[in-house]
Parts: sequence; C-alpha cells; structure tokens
Amino acid sequence: MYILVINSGSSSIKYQLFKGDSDTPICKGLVERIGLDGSRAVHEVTLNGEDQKIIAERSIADHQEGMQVLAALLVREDIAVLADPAQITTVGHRVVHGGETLTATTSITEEVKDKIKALYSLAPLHNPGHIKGIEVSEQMFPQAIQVAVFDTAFHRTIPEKAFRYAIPEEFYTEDHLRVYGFHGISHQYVSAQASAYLNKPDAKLITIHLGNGCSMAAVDGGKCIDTSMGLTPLDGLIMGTRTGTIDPSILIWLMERKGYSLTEVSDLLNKKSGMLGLTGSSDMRDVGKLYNEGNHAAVTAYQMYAYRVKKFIGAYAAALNGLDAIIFTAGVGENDSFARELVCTDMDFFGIDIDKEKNATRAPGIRDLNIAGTKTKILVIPTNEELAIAQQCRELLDTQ
Ligand SMILES: Nc1ncnc2c1ncn2[C@@H]1O[C@H](COP(=O)(O)OP(=O)(O)O)[C@@H](O)[C@H]1O
Ligand SMILES: CC(=O)OP(=O)(O)O
Ligand SMILES: [Mg+2]
Repeated sequence: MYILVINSGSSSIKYQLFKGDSDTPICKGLVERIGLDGSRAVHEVTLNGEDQKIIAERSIADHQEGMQVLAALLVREDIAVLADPAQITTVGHRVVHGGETLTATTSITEEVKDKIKALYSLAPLHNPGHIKGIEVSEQMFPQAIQVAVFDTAFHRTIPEKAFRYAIPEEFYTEDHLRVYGFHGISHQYVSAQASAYLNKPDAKLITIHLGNGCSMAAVDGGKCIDTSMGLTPLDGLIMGTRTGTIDPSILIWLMERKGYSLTEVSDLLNKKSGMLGLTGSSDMRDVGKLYNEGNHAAVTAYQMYAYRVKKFIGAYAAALNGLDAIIFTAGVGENDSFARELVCTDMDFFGIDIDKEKNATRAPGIRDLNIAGTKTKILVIPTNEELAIAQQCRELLDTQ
C-alpha cells in the first residue's frame, strides 16, 4: 500500500509518499512560490541509503502546473521510488473548506467534489486548487482511492458562543454563516504533539500557525474551543496577502466611495492585502530582507503582524482561563526567529519569556524556547499536515 498525500496551500503544494504503515515518507517535496518570481520544486528522496535533493527552478504559474511538475518528479526514471505509479493505492488530499456537510475524512465521489466546488466563494485561494489537485491525481492515478481530509474538522468542538456571529439568526440557521476555522489538521497535529511533549493530556494550549495563511487556535485538553479564522480563511491574523480582521465598514466604503465591484473587493482583501499590501511582498523572507535594510514599510508591517498575534494570545489565555504553552508552527512560525521574538516581547504578564539565544538557534524537531523556570512554555513544533493526512487515510480505510 502506498499513500500519496497532497497538501495544496495558497502559495505552495507539499507532498509526501508513504509506504504501508510507516510514518516516514519514502519521498517528499514542495512546490513553492506558485505564481510568484522564483517559483521552484524541491524533491527529496532516499535512494540506496543516500539522500538526494532535486531542485527544479522554473516558472510555475498556478496549482495545475504545480501538480504536473510534482507528478513528473514522482515518476522520473533516474530517481523513481516506485516501479509503477499504479502502485499508489490511496491519494489523500488536504481540503481547506468542508462547510456544514463535509465534517469528517471521506473518500471523494462526484458528490463530494460538487460540495467542495460549491464552497469556492468561501475559500477562493484554496478550494479551486484542491479540485485541480484532485482532478490531476484522478488522471495520473486512476486506480487509487482519492480521500479528502478537511481543515475545518478539528474546529467542530468550538462552542456556539464562539462560532456564531451577531447577525440575525436566520443567516445561521438557513445560510450556515458561522465560524468554521481552518488549518485544523495542523492545529490538531501540533497540539497533540505538545500535550505528549508536556506529558499533560489536559494542557491549555495556544497554537500559532504562521504560514502564508495564518491562524491561531485555543485548545483545551485536546479540544479546540476557539480559532481566529471564521466563515472563510480571511479573518483574524495578518497574512501573506490577506487582511485578517478589519472593520467591515471598509468594504462598504470601497463599494460606495470607490465604486469597487464584489470581485474587486474580494481580490483586494484576499490577494492584494496583508504583508503584500503593506510592503510589496507576500513572502516573509522578502519582508525580512527589507526590514534588515531599514525599510519603514517592512518595519511597520512586522510590528503589525506580531501585534495581532499578541492580541489573540491575550484573548485565548482569557478564553482558556490558563495557559501551559504557546506553540509556533508552519513556514514563518518554524523559521522566522525574529517574528517569534516580536510576538513574545513584553508578554511576561502571561508568563511568556523568550530565551533569545535559544530562539536564534536552529535545530530539527520540537524546541523549547522559554527562559528556564518561566511559567508558560514557548514551543516550536514543526507541523506535518501530510503525515496527519496519511494517518487519517489509514483510519478511514481500516473502517471500510
Ligand atoms: N527560513 C525562513 N525564514 C522566514 N520565513 C520563511 C522561511 N521559510 C519559509 N518562510 C515563510 O513561510 C511562508 C510560507 O509558509 P507555508 O507554511 O509553507 O505556507 P502555505 O502552506 O500557506 O503555502 C512564507 O511567507 C515564507 O516566506
Ligand atoms: C487555510 C489557509 O490559509 O491555508 P494556507 O495557509 O495553507 O494557505
Ligand atoms: Mg499551509
């Protein structure tokens, strides 16, 4: 049994190939900076005991092209890990928005695809890419069972007082407008890792997923009780190209005063704002370089980005009525020590005290960054959405 996992994010496609019950992939890779300058694919494979890394730098305009690059790497003869692509029995797909009806891991039928398509307007940067990924993989691996694992599933335990919006009730009962929350596969994975690391099943945790999309979750004893994204992945933190929380009156102002159409408003908030709108670049590595050059816009943007995270930490410490650990994860959370330092500065009221030396040191695996003896653990936990998806695929297949 081979399980191929496809995780298409808004700016990248990550993939891992697992054999049998092993949690160690036999190859993995990343197609990144999709639609930006400098896009590339990085493919890692261990052949005859030797680690090989293939880096293909080329323009990759969209997720469909990204999937084709990925598929070609998997079957490239000189580095092939499979004798035949037909050996892949299952393809697990991350799907960001499952809406009201797709609430648990499921095998993909035409009906499931239609439901994912019906949610395009609620996840415009993601669900269309997932459908492309599913369709390309149905063509490439027609013998495999295609499985969907949803970002929204982990957030189903959020109580009504946190998932409802203060708008007339029929918009909830008839139109299902509510907080769904996203990055659930990642929040669930890193919170479980943190509880095990702390040896505390009832731990009160705040998970901080900072990728191109960014969100936080408050997790009490393994159950999510609140999260920063809402009906769509636009709410909450400042992201690569998304605003996060803004005064909704700005939308009305744009339409009334500037004559913006609905599409223009959606594009502005989803694709042209966040770090991109503030600095001209959505990629934190680029923004970091500008910061180091003393660029005023980048300095302000970093401060705004970290300040928003701090405010959610305060809110979630109150919601949890306690705090054992905060956990940084995903592209920025795992790699950008400066962003972590900014978030943790002047947070001793919450028992959060970062050790700058530990924070600046790179190391694989789980890292503990707080000053020894301080109350709240500050952890960096590499997320592994692909492994979590493979595990959920196995559970689904076991029950069928
Ligand atoms: N070494 C690094 N230092 C700072 N930021 C990084 C580093 N590596 C990746 N990132 C940032 O991580 C973000 C992408 O995170 P990722 O979790 O891969 O996103 P997504 O899954 O949403 O596409 C980008 O903003 C990128 O700049
Ligand atoms: C939900 C979301 O924003 O996902 P990503 O960060 O992978 O774009
Ligand atoms: Mg991601």
